[in-house]
Amino acid sequence: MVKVGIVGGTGYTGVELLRLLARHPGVELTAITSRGEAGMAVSDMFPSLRRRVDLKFVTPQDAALEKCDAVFFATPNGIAMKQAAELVAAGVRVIDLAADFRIRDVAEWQKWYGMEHAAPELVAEAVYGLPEVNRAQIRGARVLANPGCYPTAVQLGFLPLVEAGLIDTDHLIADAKSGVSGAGRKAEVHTLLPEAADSFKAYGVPGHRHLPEIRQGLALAAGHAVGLTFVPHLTPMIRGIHATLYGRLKPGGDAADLQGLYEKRYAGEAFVDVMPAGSHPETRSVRASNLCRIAVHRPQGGDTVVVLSVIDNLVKGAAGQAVQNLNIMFGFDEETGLDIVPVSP
Ligand SMILES: NC(=O)C1=CN([C@@H]2O[C@H](COP(=O)(O)OP(=O)(O)OC[C@H]3O[C@@H](n4cnc5c(N)ncnc54)[C@H](OP(=O)(O)O)[C@@H]3O)[C@@H](O)[C@H]2O)C=CC1
Ligand SMILES: CC(=O)N[C@@H](CCC(=O)OP(=O)(O)O)C(=O)O
Repeated sequence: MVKVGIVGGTGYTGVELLRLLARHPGVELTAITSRGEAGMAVSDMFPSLRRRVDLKFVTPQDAALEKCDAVFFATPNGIAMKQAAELVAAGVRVIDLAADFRIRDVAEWQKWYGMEHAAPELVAEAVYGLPEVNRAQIRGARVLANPGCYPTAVQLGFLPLVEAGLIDTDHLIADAKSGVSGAGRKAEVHTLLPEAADSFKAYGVPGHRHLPEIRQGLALAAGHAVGLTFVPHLTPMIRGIHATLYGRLKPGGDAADLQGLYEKRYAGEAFVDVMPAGSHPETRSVRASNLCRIAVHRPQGGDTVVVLSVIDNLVKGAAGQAVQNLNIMFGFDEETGLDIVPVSP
């Protein structure tokens, strides 16, 4: 059994990790932390986990994390980077759901995240955990940077076109909408029910911290820098990301079989479902599952390609992808613990 600890167990991604790991046959949950709720039974805070998780929250100091085989950080940005080196030295493999190890260029990370990086040497060795791109490197990772929610939906949607060199990569557009759980469980005015319900807004238009992460991934796929306009929106739903992606075919690209390209690129991927031509995937169709469903369109047969990509932000966009990465790192079948039928309605 792989001994697993979770730092930050009271947040939305923390409880989602618990939900998934509670039914994972190869994992023993040994510690789950909260500074604010130490001593409380997990099932008292989350009754959904009664008779599934029989642990109490402990402080990070009392968690004996160095005795784990793997530790997930489901904490705000800037926490894992301070503790990862010590854990790695103790032989523990670190999976960070936050952004501390996602951006290779430390100066760029510091600019977007507004703090000094505490472990730049670990950024260099960390592996970006998008399995559909980096599966081989993930196997040996000691520090795993789990991708952001928007970056997962946007990269999976654009990758086949960018890798094939079919679209103009100077002017990519990603118009993405997220459910409110994407903002986490902490109390904030903009996520109160009367503020977020029955309304719809864009945010972060001048620049969102997921922009450099998406650009980095697509540039690696293209083999050169890419230009991207990324506009996130807050929608009055709880879970889900819907990304509408726009690209312009290069001259001569209109002969390409885009449906075939997507089907071939993701053939054999358990968690990417290329929908039949003409589909309009809904966030509901992936709710609570680790799936990304994608549809590719060429409206009126013109030279603009529109890709629709949907995920559950808490699962393929966070905890589910983290468990998928754990499975790869520890040699489990990739679907272990993740073979979940989406919840509908
Ligand atoms: N929500 C989402 O859809 C996604 C979130 N993420 C990322 O995952 C991470 C967690 O997100 P989410 O679950 O939404 O966040 P929440 O705000 O809901 O939860 C944060 C958790 O971290 C703990 N925590 C906070 N500060 C510290 C600290 N200094 N040391 C140890 N523990 C701490 C909190 O518990 P306590 O204060 O009691 O210790 C709490 O359990 C974030 O980095 C987020 O950006 C990534 C992809 C998607
Ligand atoms: C709706 C909402 O607020 N979403 C968050 C992004 C989700 C997240 O937690 O970001 P990481 O993937 O980088 O960890 C935001 O825009 O800040």
